[in-house]
Amino acid sequence: MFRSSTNFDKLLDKATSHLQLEPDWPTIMQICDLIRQSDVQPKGALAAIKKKMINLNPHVALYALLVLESCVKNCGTLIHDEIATKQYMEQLKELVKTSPHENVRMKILELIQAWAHAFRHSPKYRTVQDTVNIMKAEGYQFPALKESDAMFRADTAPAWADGEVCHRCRVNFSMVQRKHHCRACGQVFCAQCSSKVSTLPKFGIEKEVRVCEACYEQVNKPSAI
Ligand SMILES: O=P(O)(O)O[C@@H]1[C@H](O)[C@H](OP(=O)(O)O)[C@@H](O)[C@H](O)[C@H]1O
Ligand SMILES: [Zn+2]
Ligand SMILES: [Zn+2]
Repeated sequence: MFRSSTNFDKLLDKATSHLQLEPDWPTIMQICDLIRQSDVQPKGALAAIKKKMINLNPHVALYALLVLESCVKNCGTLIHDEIATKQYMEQLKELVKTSPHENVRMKILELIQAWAHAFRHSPKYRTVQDTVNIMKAEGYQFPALKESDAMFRADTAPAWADGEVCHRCRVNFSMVQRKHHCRACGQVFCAQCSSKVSTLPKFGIEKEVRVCEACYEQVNKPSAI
């Protein structure tokens, strides 16, 4: 886990380097993959990205906002649960108030507005729309909404369920019978019921990860001719 977060930091430094003349999309997508594969925790990733967003160099700050935008578009609820909070919205609002760079301020307003639109049917992410409404009432001028900016990929790995028994064979977990999670369905299993591994291309997971018996069959069944 530690190695991956060092790798994450290296990729983030590269993607937000002030030497970049244009967005380094391959590196940005690698960053998203690390988050989607749970190689790096969303909270830690967002904290590192925020450090770059407050960088006084506008290029670094803007590239950091592109990384943030891509993470929200590609990492699903792992990231949505972290940014659609009062605390995170307050941080963004503070940055709009304090950033000396007009293009950084406008990019943040564009993102908050796009997320509010994308989350418009998700009551649990209501705080984003509330933030837009409050900021508009306080006189902030938001850019015109581009619907295309508010489209997210739906295919991200499911959040992990918890449980005291194996989802497949119902054995009780204990000090010796350890819990394991299938990355494809997110359910909790004993070692015997989740001993297989598989790539999960539909979730952008290219490395082999632990999956349960049922998901292994599902993912690896010969596709109908
Ligand atoms: O071995 P433990 O110390 O109990 O920790 C478990 C492992 O980290 C499992 O990882 P894995 O699914 O990759 O095995 C994870 O799925 C469980 O939720 C954890 O409880
Ligand atoms: Zn089992
Ligand atoms: Zn499964």
